[in-house]
Amino acid sequence: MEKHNILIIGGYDPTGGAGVIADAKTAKVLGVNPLTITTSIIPQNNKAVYNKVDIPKKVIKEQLDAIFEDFDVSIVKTGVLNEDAINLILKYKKDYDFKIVCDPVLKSTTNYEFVDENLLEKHVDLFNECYLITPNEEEFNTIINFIEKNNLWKKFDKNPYVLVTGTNDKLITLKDKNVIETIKGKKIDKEVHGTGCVFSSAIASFLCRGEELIDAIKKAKDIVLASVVYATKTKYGYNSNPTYINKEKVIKNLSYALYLLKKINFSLIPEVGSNIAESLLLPNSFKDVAALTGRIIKNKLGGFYIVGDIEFGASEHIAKIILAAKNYDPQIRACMNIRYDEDLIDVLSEKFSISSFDRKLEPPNVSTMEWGTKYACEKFGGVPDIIYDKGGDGKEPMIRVLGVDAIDVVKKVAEIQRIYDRM
Ligand SMILES: Nc1ncnc2c1ncn2[C@@H]1O[C@H](COP(=O)(O)OP(=O)(O)O)[C@@H](O)[C@H]1O
Ligand SMILES: Cc1ncc(COP(=O)(O)O)c(N)n1
Repeated sequence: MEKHNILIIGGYDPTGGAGVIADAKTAKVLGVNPLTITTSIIPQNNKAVYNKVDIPKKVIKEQLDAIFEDFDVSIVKTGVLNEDAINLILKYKKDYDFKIVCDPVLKSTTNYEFVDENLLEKHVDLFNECYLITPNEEEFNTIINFIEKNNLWKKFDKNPYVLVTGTNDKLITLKDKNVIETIKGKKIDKEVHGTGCVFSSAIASFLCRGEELIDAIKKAKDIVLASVVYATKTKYGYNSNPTYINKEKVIKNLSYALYLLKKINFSLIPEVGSNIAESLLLPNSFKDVAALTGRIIKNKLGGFYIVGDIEFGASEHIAKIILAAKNYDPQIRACMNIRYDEDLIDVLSEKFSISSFDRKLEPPNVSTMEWGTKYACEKFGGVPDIIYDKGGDGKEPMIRVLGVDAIDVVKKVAEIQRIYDRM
């Protein structure tokens, strides 16, 4: 398949949390080839933006000439711009057929103003040539007020799409502003640097891959949510970390986890059999969780069979554990149940974080797994590596191993098996 090229034109953030580096990381994660042109060097971190040094017009032009001489470009995504960059983009727009996705970065999260009134008026010329503009709520209001106050609607002979971003994002068209679609989001309690860049470059990347606009926005929403969940902590904040967890990735992880399981002499199989499950990010129901349709069961030779296929919706039991755990740590997306052994639990506490619940304390009319997982996580103050219970009437005691994905879980199970074998 011919590689899709996206041309990213924006500012350089040395931390890579925003700007052309964040955009390129996003495009790369989405399988699109990121071509990048830097318009300004912006020394900054999660504490502040310290400067903005514009690249000379001649050098911006040389970067554009070099790119268009050698590459076909279907989408241009813009971030922090200056007047020279806008003039050059408008000039190239006349000669080349590319769509523009413009993220109008008026100021940074740390309140550094990137755009004054002169440059904002120049942005209005660019907006008319855009396919999609992605201001956050505050930027949108600033732009509309500026156009109204300076009577600039006469500059628009086109009616670009605008995605007004926030926890929920609203897709409208600039001139008639009727809401075409509202895309709902899940707010994570974190202030992450560069989410606007990641979101707009993810939309641009999905468009570059041929997705329709609304599908591109919905898929990009999952990317930016993941970039927040997996954001890297720094002294003064969090850097966005574009991450793509889709059904294909979950199935691949589970397949490789089962491949690894076969490499160990896994014998800690409960009477009811084991299952292993991994979910999409922030699963809403067991349908967002993949597992074996059958079980991992003991065979007569001390080994085990893996019965069934990997399917989404295949497990309710293990799924309920993951669905409960996500509320304590959204990065925990996988779990596997193995056989309980009292002596083993004592030894495991040297290497693993452990919590438990007692079925005798279970309130009436609750899902045991949901209640038990919540109880154990509350007691632990997060999600431990292991949650066990000693069983109850007709219920086998059980150890449940949790991790960030199925591969992480099987690596923990392998270590538990090694410890058990040495007992
Ligand atoms: N803490 C967060 N939790 C979930 N989504 C977030 C979070 N921060 C930003 N986003 C999403 O990232 C996108 C861009 O964020 P927004 O704050 O609107 O833009 P900007 O970062 O440019 O101010 C929006 O779709 C928003 O929902
Ligand atoms: C080079 C560059 N581009 C974009 C932003 C906006 O990112 P944020 O809104 O997180 O400050 C930035 N700070 N730096």
